[in-house]
Amino acid sequence: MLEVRELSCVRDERVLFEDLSFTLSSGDLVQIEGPNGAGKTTLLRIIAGLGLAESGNVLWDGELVSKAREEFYGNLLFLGHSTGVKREMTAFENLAFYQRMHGEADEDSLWEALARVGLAGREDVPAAQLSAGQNRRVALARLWISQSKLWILDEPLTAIDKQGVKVLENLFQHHVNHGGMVLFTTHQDMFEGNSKLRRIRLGV
Ligand SMILES: Nc1ncnc2c1ncn2[C@@H]1O[C@H](COP(=O)(O)OP(=O)(O)OP(=O)(O)O)[C@@H](O)[C@H]1O
Repeated sequence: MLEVRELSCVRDERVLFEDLSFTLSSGDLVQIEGPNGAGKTTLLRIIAGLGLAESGNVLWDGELVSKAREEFYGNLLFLGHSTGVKREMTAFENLAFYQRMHGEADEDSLWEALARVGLAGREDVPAAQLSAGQNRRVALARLWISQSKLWILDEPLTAIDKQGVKVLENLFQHHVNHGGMVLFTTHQDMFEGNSKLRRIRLGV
């Protein structure tokens, strides 16, 4: 379980959020929403340990994340604005590189993941020669091979077309149905009318 406890954050002398508390348990699908500059990215980065809050804590299974780093990072897939896709490497090499760092090598799963994100036939193209949306798809392919329970995804739909959004909705749903948790931001419509989605609004 992820527990955000009384987090407060100030940037540029502006309070982005104060005493913010919420939890994510297995099966939870949570969207952080709010206007540009509300603090969504800042919040996700703090939770992932990439930024500092003025006060408050983030806990994983009851332990401070700062003290349970191995358990937390072993269960976390974080995808931010900057995806870490290497331009000089092909789509396949990028995903293989990610897999080598995070788990057992399994080539078949890489081909399958790239096909799932619509990159079949483009696997051997260097990322530099792929479109913005295809580059984002290379990064998103990680979700198909991920063994992490908690997905924290900042604007995963950037540059993704309507068909891709549907595919991701199904994937998120599948992940939470199998005990995972997804915490994400998006400015696009996603999970419209889906009662499973919980929204937390910043900047109100
Ligand atoms: N490192 C930083 N130093 C100073 N100010 C920062 C820093 N990072 C973010 N900010 C400020 O914090 C505010 C929130 O930024 P953030 O990127 O979290 O917003 P957001 O809700 O994700 O916005 P968007 O919808 O545009 O992506 C902005 O006003 C931004 O200028």
